[in-house]
Amino acid sequence: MSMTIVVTGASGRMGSEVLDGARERGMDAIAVSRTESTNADSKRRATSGTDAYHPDDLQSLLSEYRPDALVDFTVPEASIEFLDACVETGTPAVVGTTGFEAAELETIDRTSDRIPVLKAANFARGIQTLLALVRETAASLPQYDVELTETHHNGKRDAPSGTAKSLLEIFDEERVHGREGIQPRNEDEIGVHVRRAGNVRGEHELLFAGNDEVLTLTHRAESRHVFAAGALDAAEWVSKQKAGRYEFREVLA
Ligand SMILES: NC(=O)C1=CN([C@@H]2O[C@H](COP(=O)(O)OP(=O)(O)OC[C@H]3O[C@@H](n4cnc5c(N)ncnc54)[C@H](OP(=O)(O)O)[C@@H]3O)[C@@H](O)[C@H]2O)C=CC1
Ligand SMILES: O=C(O)C1=N[C@H](C(=O)O)C[C@H](O)C1
Repeated sequence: MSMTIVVTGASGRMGSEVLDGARERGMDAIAVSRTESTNADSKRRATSGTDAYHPDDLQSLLSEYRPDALVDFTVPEASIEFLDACVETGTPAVVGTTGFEAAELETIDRTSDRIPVLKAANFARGIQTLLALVRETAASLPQYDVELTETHHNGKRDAPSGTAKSLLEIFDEERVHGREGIQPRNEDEIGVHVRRAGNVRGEHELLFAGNDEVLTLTHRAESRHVFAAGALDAAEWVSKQKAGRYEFREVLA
């Protein structure tokens, strides 16, 4: 039997991509949006003739349709509200939203005591490999200076990106966000550089320099399809799990 998913933030760059991807997989995808979808085509096709539902109706929608999972790409405050509705209805959740504060992350952890929650800052498969390569490189070149640069489209709200934060967790060094004026580099710092321009889908680069050599590790997403495909893989996987907090790498294992 085909899966049913609910997609919040359905009018967004990611939400509309997830709706399209779900339909391509033959899933029944129900759109949730505060605004009329900007992507009329995907809304019409993905919701089998019905319009997008308003987030205020989410809990009753989840109770009525009993979807296999909810997929959320919105903003932190909305994600937290949507997770409440998932808890109330026992709906597994995939959270792609980034930019959560520490207290919100704790709330998500508590939520996962009640329902399966898979949260990932980046659903591109290559990012899992980048994380592994960065861990390995940091361990084998401990004396090298490290600088991280991320580039995204001009509509992105949070900075640094959620992916950059995941990469930074690998390092103990103090983070220095950009530099200005007289600011010589300390041995124990990692420079973090954020660029916002055009419609860049998402690029993350780690530069390691020392010993008269430079090593760079770069991941570049070339379309949002890659994120949507990973999120849908995650939805299929999480719908079969018991309550708990899960990582995207578990889906790929
Ligand atoms: N994990 C991953 O692989 C990826 C994560 N992201 C993350 O996903 C999130 C969304 O990105 P993107 O799609 O580009 O953003 P958009 O701004 O294009 O879309 C976000 C959507 O969220 C909804 N929304 C915004 N504010 C609220 C609110 N206060 N209450 C309820 N709904 C709200 C809106 O949809 P509507 O009007 O329909 O309600 C909006 O269209 C970001 O945090 C981004 O970093 C992005 C790409 C990949
Ligand atoms: O907002 C985006 O677009 C993206 N956000 C994610 C992040 O913050 O890491 C993932 C991806 O880079 C695209």
